[in-house]
Amino acid sequence: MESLKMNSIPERLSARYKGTFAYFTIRDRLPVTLTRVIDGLSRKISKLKAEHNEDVAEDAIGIISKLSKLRNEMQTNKEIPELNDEFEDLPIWNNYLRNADQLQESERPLKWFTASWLFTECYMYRGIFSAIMARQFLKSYDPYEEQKQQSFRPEDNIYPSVIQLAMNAGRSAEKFSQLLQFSLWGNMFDLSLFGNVDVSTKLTTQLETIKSNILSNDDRQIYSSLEYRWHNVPTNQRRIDFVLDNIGPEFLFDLCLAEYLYRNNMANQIYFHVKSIPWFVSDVMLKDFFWQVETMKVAHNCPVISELGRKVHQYIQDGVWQIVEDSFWTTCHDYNDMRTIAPDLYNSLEKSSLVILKGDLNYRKLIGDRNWPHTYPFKQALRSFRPAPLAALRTIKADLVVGLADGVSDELSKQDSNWMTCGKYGLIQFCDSKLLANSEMDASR
Ligand SMILES: O=P(O)(O)OC[C@@]1(O)O[C@H](CO)[C@@H](O)[C@@H]1O
Ligand SMILES: [Mn+2]
Repeated sequence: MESLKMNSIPERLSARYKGTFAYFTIRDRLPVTLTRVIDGLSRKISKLKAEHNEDVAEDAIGIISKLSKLRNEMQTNKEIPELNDEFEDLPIWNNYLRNADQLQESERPLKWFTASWLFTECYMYRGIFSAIMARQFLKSYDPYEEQKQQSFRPEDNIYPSVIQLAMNAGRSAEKFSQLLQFSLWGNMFDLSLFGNVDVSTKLTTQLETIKSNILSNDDRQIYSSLEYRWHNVPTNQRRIDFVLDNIGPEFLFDLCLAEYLYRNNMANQIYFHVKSIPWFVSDVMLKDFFWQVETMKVAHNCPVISELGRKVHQYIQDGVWQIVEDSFWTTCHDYNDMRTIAPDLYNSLEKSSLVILKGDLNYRKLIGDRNWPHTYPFKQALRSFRPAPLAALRTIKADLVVGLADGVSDELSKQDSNWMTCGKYGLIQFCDSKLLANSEMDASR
């Protein structure tokens, strides 16, 4: 990985480079995602026809036709067309398609195997939504809802010990770090990873065994930043924001981290940012947030899950925990663009003591989905996105990363060429400084 000349910005990942995860995603993974959505609709048609719901079945047939066209255009590297629907973010998408500046896209017109991966992958999910929302009867259909709801099983006994930790532990760097780690690994949480453990000691032992897979761990800096605010900032100014990722185990462990912070007065207000449309299959929408909390509340065979569900419900009712939607999170823009594309959102985040961004796609957008040297400093890769202290909790699932110590990336590449896409490694990275001084910010453009 060559070092970066001062102020030069590396280009964005793209499927134009064979052998990259972007290429594999556009060639293989996204067509499979489209096919799964089409198959789900085909099963729906059979059911609708059996129920003599011909009109609704017609809607599903219409969506299938559009998605089949989308899949064919992707697989034959066609020019990506402007969108045509009534959703609020339409101008943002079509402006991007018409005017993507040279810094974002290196050639025009935008095509599936040459445009930036961030744009093409986000466009596919937005294109699926566009085909659905255009219909009369199925406009609110969420093609991933069944999968999302199957990912949360209250009976999985991994949850009680983490919830008890969240509901009982006092303010301590160690307990905070454990809850950060559960929130991190929830991003690639695999129950087979922890098996059917039923005691917290074994669980925290498990955390210890995989802690070395956290390749960059700023947990102590994050805790110190919160401690500083605890001693120096009035209680009513301790807002913490979660930019959520996936429903299921990840979301539950995010709620555990939030409960720990709130109960220990390290936050007096918590904001949860959810997606406005069905996104990257498992991302949490407002309806999914309520579904999982309601499901937790009635998990009577697991009292602690039910207790946490009732607490979260009450916090939302009292307004001390808020769920916010903004369509910026489901555009193709990276976070360096937020100040210009969604200034109100940026201004809101500026009021936060800590913005916790979960998962791989959020990380990609934080660093512009660019091919930075792996040792490039995290805070520099953020460029002008610094509304507040930021923490990224990400299991590495795409072939880009920053902020690693010298030699780490080379060593891991020797061990396993797929180390960046296997989901085994994670990052807890932190940037405390708010907005750069103008001069520095200009330099980072
Ligand atoms: O954001 P998440 O849920 O952690 O992961 C999003 C993801 O599944 O989609 C992209 C590849 O298709 C990658 O960013 C990553 O693998
Ligand atoms: Mn996701």
